Amino acid sequence: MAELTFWTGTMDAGKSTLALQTNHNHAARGRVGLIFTVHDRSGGAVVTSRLGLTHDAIEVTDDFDFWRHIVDALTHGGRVDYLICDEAQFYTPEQIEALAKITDELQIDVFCFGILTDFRTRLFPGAARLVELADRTEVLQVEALCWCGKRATHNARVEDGVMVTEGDQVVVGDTDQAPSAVSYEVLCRQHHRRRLTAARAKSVSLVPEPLPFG
Ligand SMILES: Nc1ncnc2c1ncn2[C@@H]1O[C@H](COP(=O)(O)OP(=O)(O)O)[C@@H](O)[C@H]1O
Ligand SMILES: Cc1cn([C@H]2C[C@H](O)[C@@H](COP(=O)(O)O)O2)c(=O)[nH]c1=O
Repeated sequence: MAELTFWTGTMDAGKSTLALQTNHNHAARGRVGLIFTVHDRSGGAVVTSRLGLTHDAIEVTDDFDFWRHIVDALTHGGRVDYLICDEAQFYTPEQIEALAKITDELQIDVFCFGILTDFRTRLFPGAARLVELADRTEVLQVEALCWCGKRATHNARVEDGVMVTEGDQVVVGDTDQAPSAVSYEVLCRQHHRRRLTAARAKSVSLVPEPLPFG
């Protein structure tokens, strides 16, 4: 029986790496797969892992029709055994429903990879639909860490050095330290709640203790 699986974790947890490893392992056994993504950090139709692996992909625009694409491929004599779907949080709920239909009706394994919640700690619509429909939702075992050392569970958006909790849900960006207007940082829940990023924690710890009078 084919399965719809959702692999999730914070940003920088290794999802794209796992997506490319999954593709490699299945392709190495002679299975034929298609790779999809949208809004990759590279700006192109490519799945990119921070470990350096990359693979061309089919871009999933909002009006992309998964069912039609796969049925067209099959009716033109193509073979499709599995789909790799990266950045699946950005897919529309209708696209996730089409992936479930492809799993059930065409017996094609669908492996989805994506973050669960946005910078406001709210579920992405695509991720919510995946949790509702997937045969399995798996959290990546590799732990991304908050600056305090605890497991990072939340994604913070940082604009010009300041953590923000308002703005558009979708803003493509990275977790690296390179200076850019918008970046992301993974935090534990407590430090996300307190808006205590690594930079802010450092600056607070550098403030001398107040003297115990007046
Ligand atoms: N220089 C490095 N050496 C070893 N591992 C690294 C290095 N850079 C990144 N990684 C690993 O890659 C992970 C990020 O992988 P990636 O697939 O890009 O994440 P995601 O798709 O979840 O955002 C990091 O959590 C870390 O484990
Ligand atoms: C939290 C959050 C993230 N994004 C964007 C930023 C990145 O481009 C992707 C996540 O990529 P990754 O491979 O998991 O690192 O999502 C966003 O648009 N909005 C958000 O709230």
